[in-house]
Amino acid sequence: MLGLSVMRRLLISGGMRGLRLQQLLSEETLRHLQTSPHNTRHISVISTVSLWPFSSQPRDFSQPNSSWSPEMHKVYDNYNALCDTDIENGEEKRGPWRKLPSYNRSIKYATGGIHLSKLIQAKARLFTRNVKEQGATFEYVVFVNKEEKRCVCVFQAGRLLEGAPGHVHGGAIATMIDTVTGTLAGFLSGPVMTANLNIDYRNPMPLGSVVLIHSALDRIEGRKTYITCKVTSTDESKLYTESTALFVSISVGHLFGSRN
Ligand SMILES: CCCCCCCC/C=C\CCCCCCCC(=O)SCCNC(=O)CCNC(=O)[C@H](O)C(C)(C)COP(=O)(O)OP(=O)(O)OC[C@H]1O[C@@H](n2cnc3c(N)ncnc32)[C@H](O)[C@@H]1OP(=O)(O)O
Repeated sequence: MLGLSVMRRLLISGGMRGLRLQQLLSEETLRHLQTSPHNTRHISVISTVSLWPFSSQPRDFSQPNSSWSPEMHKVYDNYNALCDTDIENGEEKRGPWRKLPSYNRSIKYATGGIHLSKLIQAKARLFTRNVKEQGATFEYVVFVNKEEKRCVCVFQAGRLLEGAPGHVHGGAIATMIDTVTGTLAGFLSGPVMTANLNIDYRNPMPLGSVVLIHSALDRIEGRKTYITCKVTSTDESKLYTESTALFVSISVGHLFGSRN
């Protein structure tokens, strides 16, 4: 959602950084960045500053780490295998599943963010990736299926997410639902913001649980993208939450105070 003008510049200039971005963004988002008239007025501003003052190889938090339980590893491996490339009749064939990378700064999806520094503190971090201790809070990986317009997130809830004794805080669950539904909406519709999020909590989720967050497109009506979401146990026998979310497409200007 952030730094779209900066992203556009990277896309125009191409190269390794652009490739990293293209791995993350859907064709819809890329098309928006490349064509939106809202983005053009920012280009001249950033063209005069040096880009990428931070690491050019930001850490991808969607990689397995030692805090992951055997169950987390197993489910991750299952979905990761669906992302493999098959060879059929000597031709490489990619399946519909992709693993999305995840960083701890929104601006790491784009560039150094000098242009955004008045809006976003240099110390800003993505909410779900702001605790350094592995496994303490949100451990998750999102896999997206473009053809079926849906995604699945494997989520392991850490001990610092406690709400009711021994169980995951409802706000932490809402955060993950917002993140996963928002990721899918952004993937399908380009830059969006959450307008409405409605959650029914059906069963308490024990701390340390590994769960699946299944998210799917319901419909798109003009600027509105409606997403449904269910959180289940990994064998899908237990239902933790059911939810719906509405995302509204925005222009970059929306984040800078102007309306569409
Ligand atoms: C390029 C991609 C880059 C990717 C990389 C970036 C890094 C990402 C990293 C990691 C991914 C993690 C992903 C996280 C995701 C989290 C997302 C959030 O949490 S966003 C924060 C919380 N949300 C807000 O703060 C919004 C605050 N609200 C607003 O700004 C506005 O109200 C907004 C944009 C929602 C709508 O405002 P208007 O002025 O643009 O549009 P109007 O005309 O009001 O509404 C448009 C249509 O939507 C309906 N609408 C609006 N709000 C509604 C509501 N609450 N309920 C029902 N309908 C609503 C309206 O009735 C209207 O419908 P009709 O076109 O007339 O049919």
